[in-house]
Amino acid sequence: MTAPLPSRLRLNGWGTVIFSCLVCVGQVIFALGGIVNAFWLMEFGRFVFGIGGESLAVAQNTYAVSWFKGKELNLVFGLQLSMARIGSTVNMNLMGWLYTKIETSLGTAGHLTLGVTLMIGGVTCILSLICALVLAYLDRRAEKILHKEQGKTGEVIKLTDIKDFSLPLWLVFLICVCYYAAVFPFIGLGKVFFIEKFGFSPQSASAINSIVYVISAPMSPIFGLLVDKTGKNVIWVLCAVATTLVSHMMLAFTFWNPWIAMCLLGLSYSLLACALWPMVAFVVPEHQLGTAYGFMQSIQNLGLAIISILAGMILDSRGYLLLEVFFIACVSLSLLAVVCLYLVNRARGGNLNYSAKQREELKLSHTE
Ligand SMILES: C[C@H](N)C(=O)N[C@@H](CCCCN)C(=O)O
Repeated sequence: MTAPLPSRLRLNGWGTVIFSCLVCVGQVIFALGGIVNAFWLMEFGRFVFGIGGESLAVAQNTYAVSWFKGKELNLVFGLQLSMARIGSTVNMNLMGWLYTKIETSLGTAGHLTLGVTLMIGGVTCILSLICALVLAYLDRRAEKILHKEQGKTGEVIKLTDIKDFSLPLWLVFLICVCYYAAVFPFIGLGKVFFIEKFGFSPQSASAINSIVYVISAPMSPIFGLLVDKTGKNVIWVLCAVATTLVSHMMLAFTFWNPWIAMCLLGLSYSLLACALWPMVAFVVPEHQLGTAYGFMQSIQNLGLAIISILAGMILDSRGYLLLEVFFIACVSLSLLAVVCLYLVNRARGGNLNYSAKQREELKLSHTE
């Protein structure tokens, strides 16, 4: 007997197209702001881009679960992350070169060159929009083939669903906020850290700072596959957070070659992203997935905004050692949340830490 396809969520493929359009419009406004030298316009462009981009990320997660729950879900999250990180790496390495080329051909540096560079860079947003259009088409076609009509499942999505979120889900949110607080803001300030603490040149500092993303591009799908084959998501998240803690401690308290710590951070970050984000799908009913992913991303961004401000203040007033101690505290909190998650899940007989075999049995029991 073939397993039925998962019931489709009421995420409309055309919604994804709208989010992609917002990303394109946001990027054009951002670039225009550069061309006409209006910083407020650039900020507005980023605002529009952010609305589209973050909603798109929520839709992406929800789509992945909709299509791959009970299949290669961790791998799919790993592949998504890999694509995103290939984009970040290309962006980090290509944009400076492109700017210089445009500067040479226009014969001028400054806002005009920046705006033109950003406009050309925006071509990737068009590619993203094309993918969204193809996805919307495929989604519509699948709906017809499966005879599923979106919005007619009888389940209603409400913002008040948040109050029904379970303790394990809140713990997943806490892990996410505390973990990412010690990764993204650290990378944001990393270049100066490597110049000041380790005496790196600006080029070497940029190279080492980007290694986390470079590593996660090939490693995320591999780790995703590993988590699919073994299950035990909580244990993998525990390993990832513990390794990140070790890596931050090395950076804070030793003068060992920082490439070791940064490679370790790249590996642990890749593992975490593959094992953590799919866990939401194990504790939330399908009709609440969009709300759960939306909420997770909102508080992740809120956390990142607050932590980035705090990190900057600590750096200015107390220097790098205390900044690193602050990041260590964030990862430690995340580690504590993972341990709590392990215990709560175990006490409740939850499915978060099932092995691959147990997940397969669960799937078969649902199919019968
Ligand atoms: C962009 C989003 N806020 C985020 O942090 N995403 C995670 C990975 C999410 C899993 C794949 N959709 C990241 O580490 O970039």
